[in-house]
Amino acid sequence: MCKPETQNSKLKTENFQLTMKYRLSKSDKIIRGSIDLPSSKSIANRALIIHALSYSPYPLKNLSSSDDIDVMQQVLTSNTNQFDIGHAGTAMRFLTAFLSQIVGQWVITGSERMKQRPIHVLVDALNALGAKIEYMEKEGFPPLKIWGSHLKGQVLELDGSVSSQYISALLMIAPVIEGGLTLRLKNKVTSRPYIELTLKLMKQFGVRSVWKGNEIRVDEQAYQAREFTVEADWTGASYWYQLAALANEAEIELKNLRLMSLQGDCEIASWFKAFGVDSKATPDSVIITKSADIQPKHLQLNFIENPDVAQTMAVLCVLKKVPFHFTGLETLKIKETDRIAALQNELAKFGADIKEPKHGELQWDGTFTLPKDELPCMATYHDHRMALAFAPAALFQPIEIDDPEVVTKSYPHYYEHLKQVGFEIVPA
Ligand SMILES: O=C(O)C1=C[C@@H](OP(=O)(O)O)[C@@H](O)[C@H](O)C1
Ligand SMILES: C=C(OP(=O)(O)O)C(=O)O
Repeated sequence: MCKPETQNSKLKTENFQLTMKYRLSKSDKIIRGSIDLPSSKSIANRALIIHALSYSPYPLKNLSSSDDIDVMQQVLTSNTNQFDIGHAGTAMRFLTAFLSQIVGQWVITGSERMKQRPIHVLVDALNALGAKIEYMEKEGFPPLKIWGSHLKGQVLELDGSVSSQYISALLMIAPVIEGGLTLRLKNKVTSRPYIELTLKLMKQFGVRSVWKGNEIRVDEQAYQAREFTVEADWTGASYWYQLAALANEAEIELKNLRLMSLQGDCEIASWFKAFGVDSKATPDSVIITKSADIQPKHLQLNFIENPDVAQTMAVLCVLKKVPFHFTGLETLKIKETDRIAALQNELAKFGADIKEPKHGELQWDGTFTLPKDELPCMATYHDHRMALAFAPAALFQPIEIDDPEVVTKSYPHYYEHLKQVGFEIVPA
């Protein structure tokens, strides 16, 4: 196992039970291929909840077999009342709300990291609606004991700055609780496109909502069951955009991806134009090509709406030597790992000293001031996006990835796809 670098002491104390690593390399910088991307876990997990709330007899199509989608399906088809959702944040939050409106006693827990990811904003809201939820270990965090019951809607004030998943979780159950629900969002709302995604999907299943200013209103109403196909994952696509930007030549077909997507991360198609990557829609895919050898002199990006692609862009910038100032990263510390510290630690292995000038910001001046590792071994901190975002670095030099199978959380076939376009990947 490779040890996480020691720049940030918060991560030093974690216990990494890493079992294996992969060595990745590539003999040229040319990428051509057709990639069968996994389906969006955000869409799949919403569709599964809505499907259950509408007692739908119709199939949900193109559900990929990633851990976070699997666990949601297992819980929704289980005949026990105790659930372990592992590392899946959306499943934890969506199921807490879902179970609160089903009469019965439920226990929901997750991985050690899940027990450090806050949930009190959602629990307070559900308790105010008539559920009874208790913390079984630490106040404010999973595991939870839930006494589900008939919930009664009201006007709820909710902090929107911690996680949009609490808001999406409440919105999805809103039409089936007595009197519907009004949410008044306080503070700066994070990950807004994911809330919009929730409302758009609810609409596709027949539920109307109104979002005006900081208030979202959903009346009591019935979902309309229907057949539904999940589109490919734009966050998963970001690693292919990153690869195209890093390559000398690239032409990659990303199957089942839609340029006009429900997912907020489709925004990256415009970001990558500055790196010479063009996107073209076909009826059932997006084809990306490296059309020019260009890159920005400096990159300024705000990730408040797209937190999951922060790692993609940070690794890309360091490899392309593009100085950057990233803002809107406040929520990264409570994701699968503290992604701010993890990025600082791992990018230091390439010689880049990434600063955190303020809470929620990362900055790099484009110079390499730290000693470089000859064969950098990337620690992944139980975070799929660390492995997914660092693997493309193998286009520049051989690298190792620790605990590489973390990618199964959202993208189980990632290494097979990399091999398909010519990466050499061997156990190290
Ligand atoms: O609702 C969703 O599907 C998600 C919302 C975002 O979380 P936050 O709202 O906590 O930022 C995102 O990071 C996560 O991967 C998926
Ligand atoms: C933050 C993420 O997931 P979740 O919150 O669902 O665990 C992610 O996939 O980057």
